[in-house]
Amino acid sequence: MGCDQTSAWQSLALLRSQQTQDWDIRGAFASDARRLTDFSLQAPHVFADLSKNAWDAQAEAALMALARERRLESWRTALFAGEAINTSEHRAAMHWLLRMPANGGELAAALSGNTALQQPLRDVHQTLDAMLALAERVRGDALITDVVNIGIGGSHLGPEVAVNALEDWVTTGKRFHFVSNVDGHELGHVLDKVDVRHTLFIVASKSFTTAETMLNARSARAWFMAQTAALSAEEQAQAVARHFVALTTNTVAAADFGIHTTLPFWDWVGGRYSLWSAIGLPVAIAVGAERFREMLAGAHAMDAHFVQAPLEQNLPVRLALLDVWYRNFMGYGSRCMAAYSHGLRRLPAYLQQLEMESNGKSVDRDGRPVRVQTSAVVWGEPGTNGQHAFFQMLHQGQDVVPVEFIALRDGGKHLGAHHRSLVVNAVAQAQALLMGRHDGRPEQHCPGNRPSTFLLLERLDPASFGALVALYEHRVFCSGVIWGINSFDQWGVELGKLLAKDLQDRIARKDWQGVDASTTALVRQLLLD
Ligand SMILES: O=P(O)(O)OC[C@H]1O[C@H](O)[C@H](O)[C@@H](O)[C@@H]1O
Repeated sequence: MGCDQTSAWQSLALLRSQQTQDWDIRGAFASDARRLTDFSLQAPHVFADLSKNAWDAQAEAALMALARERRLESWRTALFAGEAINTSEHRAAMHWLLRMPANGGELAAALSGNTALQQPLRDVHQTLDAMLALAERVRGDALITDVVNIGIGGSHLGPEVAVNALEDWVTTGKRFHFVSNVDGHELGHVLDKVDVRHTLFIVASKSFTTAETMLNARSARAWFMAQTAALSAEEQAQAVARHFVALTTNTVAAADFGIHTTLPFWDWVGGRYSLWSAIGLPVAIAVGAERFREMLAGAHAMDAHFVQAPLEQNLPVRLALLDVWYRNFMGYGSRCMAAYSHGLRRLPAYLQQLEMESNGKSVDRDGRPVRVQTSAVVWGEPGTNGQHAFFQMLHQGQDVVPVEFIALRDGGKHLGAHHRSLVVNAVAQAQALLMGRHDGRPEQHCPGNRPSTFLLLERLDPASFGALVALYEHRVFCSGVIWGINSFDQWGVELGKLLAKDLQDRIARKDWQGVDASTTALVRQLLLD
């Protein structure tokens, strides 16, 4: 049954149709003294103020009924039981196991009966220990000054957002470079800057077949060989072994490539959920083993909250239901991420993959069309930069875009005096979206009543960052369950890869039979004539 055929969906549609034009968040505050209390929540490391959103207790109760009718709790149990809920690829989705302490931590009791998890958990810790030991060796190796991560998508965005977010916690002088694009300028500029004797290349690819990563890795290796041409073949092979590491589920392909140090992970780790696996090596090199474990612990605390808190007090669930309310009943097509934190500057890119690759789908788990809208577009820039760019449209444009603010109470170690200005701006923007402006000339008029969520972290430390990312992972899972889609595959990505390969072959054959006129002309202009 599609989500729109549930009785809760019908109730929500009715509720929405009965909401009068003048239903106003400001009015809801005025008439309900408990609004802030009822619509705010402390989850591990993350406080959420949901009160400035366009909903009320009745709407949220109906959304909770929808969650129950869609059997969200059973799906959550299936997720944490390691069932193969990624049905199109016949795989489990056990990223949460990657951050579970060896003794099960806060979820020990909940999962104690599941013996099938014991071996994977042992494997996780064996690899984690090996990964952290390698990270510590690299940290202690003064000869390595530059770490180059070659990977794309989930093998790039997670480590990059984390290394940036935890920059206050970086305790090594090494430089980190992230090469993802197949555009040779990205790799070329990095190679121009590094010294072959002092560089560690990390080839990060779950599949070890992704075209962009493989081409970048081959070019890096060719550069390495050219730079070390004076060595004997044996010495060169030893040098490659010392300076190249692979992070992959495809250890055979990594060995074929000539890489001897490989940290494995498993097919039950989705690429965009892989930050916690060996893919996190650059993060561990940056912040050290202890801090990396703190990041895992923060994520695990959020896992336990997600598993154990009743739906009404469950932050990933409440945020997901708000997403569904906005997408399907209010008709909002996007959400703006406004993290008032330089450290979180890459969070929108990370969330674009996490949310849009997970839930940008049009068929349900059984291959039937989903008859309602699924993933919203996620976009944004860090505050205060966004204020001087697109916030104009958020305040006065004709489309309503819910905004998600993130702010830190403790701003960290740099220029503390700036922090007050930063957070004052965040709060003022949320206030301005809500209250609007009603004096002045017509062009100064801001309608207000524009929704926002405010997430507050004590500070951007490894544990808080881990909890924040796990919060988003579970939120995406919940909305995927409501919509009935498989959040863990990404078949849409395949078509472009197939066609790029086909065009490469056609260029060699000069065969344009059946190719549309525009595509043919573009290939000719770009590559042939
Ligand atoms: O880690 P890899 O196997 O190289 O995959 C890298 C990325 O490319 C794929 O095409 C998917 O769209 C992503 O989900 C994945 O993270």
